[in-house]
Amino acid sequence: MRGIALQPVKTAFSCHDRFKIETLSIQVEGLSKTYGQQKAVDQISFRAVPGKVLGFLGPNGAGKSTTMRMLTGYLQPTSGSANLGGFDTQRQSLEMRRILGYLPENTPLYTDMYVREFLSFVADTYQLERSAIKVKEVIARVGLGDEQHKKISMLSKGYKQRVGLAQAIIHDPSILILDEPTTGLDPNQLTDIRELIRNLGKDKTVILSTHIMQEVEALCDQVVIINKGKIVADASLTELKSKHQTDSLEEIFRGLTR
Ligand SMILES: Nc1ncnc2c1ncn2[C@@H]1O[C@H](COP(=O)(O)OP(=O)(O)OP(=O)(O)O)[C@@H](O)[C@H]1O
Repeated sequence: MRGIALQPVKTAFSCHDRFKIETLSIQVEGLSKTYGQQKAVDQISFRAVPGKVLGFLGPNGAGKSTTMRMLTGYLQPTSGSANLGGFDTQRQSLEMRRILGYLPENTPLYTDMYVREFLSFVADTYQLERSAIKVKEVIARVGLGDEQHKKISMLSKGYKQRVGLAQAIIHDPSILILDEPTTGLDPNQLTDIRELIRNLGKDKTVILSTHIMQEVEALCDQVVIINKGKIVADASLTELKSKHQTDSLEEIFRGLTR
């Protein structure tokens, strides 16, 4: 049984594309989270579709991580709903987690485990077939070959981030939610990981949060900007620049979030 009904897609796509969009998109409807008196996330609605990377931006404290935690089923919304790939995040979180990869902010990792051991453990929790091969593949994909026999606690910040990414994609999820995925990476690592995310975004639905506007330019097709819990922009990068008559995303961001 699937969860809440998805709204019809109004664009001219083939039946196959339409099916893919309907089944693999993220749909957020009036989502809110209140902590005490504070509305951390206030009635937000947006949609993310496969084959496009959505940049989820906002100043510190705007509500990005809170939103991502609600989308991934780790936090109960105060009101509203979210549907990931046809699964309601509150009522069908177990089914949803099979198709979802999540990299939380400050990735919590089992730091006493070795890299390969940890990824084998994650593969086992998803009951993956050919898990040893999947572990080997994901290690190569995120560039952890030289670090795979180290304890996670011994890794540099950037390599820990790679382990976080590896655990998010090992089960080949169709939806990826990445909370500041490139934090702590050096310029070389940045290039590699952005390339990886760009490739993942070709057929998956990807939402990523970042404070780096260059990253948005390099990776994102769609941009949602949140400020004090409310959405203040939801458009393609091109539309946003044209509407605000500037090529500077930083300028647009500052104008909308001051
Ligand atoms: N568990 C909590 N209890 C009370 N307030 C919280 C809790 N978690 C978050 N908040 C508050 O909700 C607001 C949104 O926080 P959130 O972490 O979602 O912001 P963010 O956009 O991810 O910020 P940053 O860019 O700094 O990571 C902040 O004011 C924060 O202090």
